[in-house]
Amino acid sequence: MRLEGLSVGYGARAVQRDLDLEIRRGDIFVIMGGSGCGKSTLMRAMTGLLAPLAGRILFDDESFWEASPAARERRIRRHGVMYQGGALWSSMTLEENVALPLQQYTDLGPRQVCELVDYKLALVGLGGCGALYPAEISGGMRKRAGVARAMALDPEVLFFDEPSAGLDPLSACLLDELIVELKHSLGATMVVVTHDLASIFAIADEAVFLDAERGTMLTTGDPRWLRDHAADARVRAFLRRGAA
Ligand SMILES: Nc1ncnc2c1ncn2[C@@H]1O[C@H](COP(=O)(O)OP(=O)(O)OP(=O)(O)O)[C@@H](O)[C@H]1O
Repeated sequence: MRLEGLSVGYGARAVQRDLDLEIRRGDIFVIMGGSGCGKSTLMRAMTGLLAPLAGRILFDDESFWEASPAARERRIRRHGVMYQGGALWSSMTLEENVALPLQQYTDLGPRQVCELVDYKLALVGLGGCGALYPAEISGGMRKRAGVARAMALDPEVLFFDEPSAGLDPLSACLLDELIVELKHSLGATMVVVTHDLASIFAIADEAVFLDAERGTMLTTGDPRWLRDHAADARVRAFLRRGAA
């Protein structure tokens, strides 16, 4: 996946501009930066919710936003997105939530859907919880169920918007472990928006730092390396919680 000269924003206001980077297949790539720097805005452009102001997003050398709406829709089906709160339908059980994309976008029969739903829920550690409603489970479990739904269609790319937001440190850590496990078991590419340092160091193969002040990326690299060696002091300060 590549971003080329990408600017994203709202109306005439670019929140981030001149983004150039490459995300390797099978990597966990983290979009990091302080509050309001534009992480979620960039993710909206990558997931098809917000057209860029300029530049291109390429998946397998195919320009996502220059493709026809039908081609873009086909591409979106090959992606999975886990939104901040899990974004589950509250009136449906966990198994109904995970089954929905399968019923909508595949020709699978009820029995196959059921088997796949059980498998996806087991993968995220929610085996046997399918009959529960989102309100009956913890925040961490809701996020896991959101991951199971995002994985329903066996996506090539999984996007996570602030996966650890609102979780206690232990649940956040378990979710990080799940993300890394899934990377190994599914081989999917993961793009994760977060400003949670513990998560960044636990999961990222590579990361980009978006700066709110300059409105562009300052650097990309392995965050553990950037913490000690980034040329820009703002990146080091962010990764060291303010210590220069
Ligand atoms: N729908 C919108 N319309 C106009 N401006 C918006 C909209 N959504 C976000 N913004 C603005 O765009 C900027 C970037 O917001 P964004 O949510 O992408 O940042 P973020 O890095 O994800 O922040 P956080 O870490 O706090 O979630 C902010 O100044 C925000 O006010």
